Amino acid sequence: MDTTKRTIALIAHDGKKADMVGFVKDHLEHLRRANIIATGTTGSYVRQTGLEVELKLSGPMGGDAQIAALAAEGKVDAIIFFRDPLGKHAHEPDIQMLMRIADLYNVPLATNPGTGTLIIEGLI
Ligand SMILES: O=C(CO)COP(=O)(O)O
Repeated sequence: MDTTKRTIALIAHDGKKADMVGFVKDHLEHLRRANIIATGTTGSYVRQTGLEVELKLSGPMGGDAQIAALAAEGKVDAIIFFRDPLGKHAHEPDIQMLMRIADLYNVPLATNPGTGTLIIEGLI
């Protein structure tokens, strides 16, 4: 982890992982200049773009909670979280908690590519 760089967290539900990979490809040059962390499965997909990614646990196993904890400690500059509006998740409380922590600590949070682009271009 390079402390001179911004840290961006990437998370995508299963129905949105392809969108996340496409989004990362579209912003690869910007994202290469940041530290990237991700929930486990999202991160392993994103790695296929060649981007270096620090993997946290898979979302249902506590990955969202790990990213929320880092956000609460001031260690995450932005969260890009493509949620599946049609999906149902056993770990919904963790998802809500992550979004609450983002609001509590004023951490920019994008839930779609349009806002994600604005955050990346504004931050990196
Ligand atoms: O479930 C998730 C976010 O709530 C994402 O987790 P994975 O990236 O491990 O699939």
